[in-house]
Amino acid sequence: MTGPGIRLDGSGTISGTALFRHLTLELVPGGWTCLLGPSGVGKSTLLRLIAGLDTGVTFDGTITASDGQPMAGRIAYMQQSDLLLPWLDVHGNVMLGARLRGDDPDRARADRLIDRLGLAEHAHKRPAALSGGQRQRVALARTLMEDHPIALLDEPFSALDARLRSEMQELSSETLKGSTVLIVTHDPAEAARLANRIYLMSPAGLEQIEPPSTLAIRAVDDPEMLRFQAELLAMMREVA
Ligand SMILES: Nc1ncnc2c1ncn2[C@@H]1O[C@H](COP(=O)(O)OP(=O)(O)OP(=O)(O)O)[C@@H](O)[C@H]1O
Repeated sequence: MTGPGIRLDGSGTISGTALFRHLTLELVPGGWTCLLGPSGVGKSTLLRLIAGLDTGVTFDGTITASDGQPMAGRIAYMQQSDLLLPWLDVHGNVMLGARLRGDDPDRARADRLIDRLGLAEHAHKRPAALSGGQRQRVALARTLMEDHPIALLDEPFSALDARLRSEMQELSSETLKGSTVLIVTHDPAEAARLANRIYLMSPAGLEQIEPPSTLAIRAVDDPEMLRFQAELLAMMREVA
């Protein structure tokens, strides 16, 4: 199953002041769209608008899925802070979505994910006993558990070291195959590896940037990808 294309078209104001003027963001159906830009420009706000969550922003516009179906109930959302429940262990947090919906959680899938995210030996620990990177991987596992056609990921790998980050990118790409993914990242190397489409957000709006021509997910030593990430960093420095 391929996730739908998603189109956000409109402008946003906070207390009467423009956060972003009219812009159009189009997510690749069944692919990865990366959103980069300076801190505070409004990236998380766009993600939360698509997720249908509170933002503090008055949005004037439309958000639509290409299949014409409502998005509610079809989105897995991972926000910047991990939002783990402190009284549940890793296992309980990973299965939280099903529990909240009153469904029977798929324990075997949770075990597989916990194992593949390198958390098996921590499965019975509570969040207070985990490092920042471990907590982020629990939040990632909880998001990947959802198996929805749309995934919105707000800096999902930011607390991970380089080795883990590259492995989690690969695992996420594999697990979310066919889903429509929007990822907010500050890392040009991450966008260069994962993106089917790239937007650079600045106070002037959204600029679409052509990703490398090689197929995502790109190898960590893909020469075109490596060249591209340097170019993207230069563009990010220019808009900051
Ligand atoms: N609930 C809110 N009420 C009022 N202002 C808000 C609210 N949420 C965010 N903002 C403001 O909106 C602007 C955009 O915030 P947002 O979190 O979308 O930025 P961002 O590009 O994701 O930043 P970062 O890269 O630092 O996470 C910021 O100036 C922020 O202070």
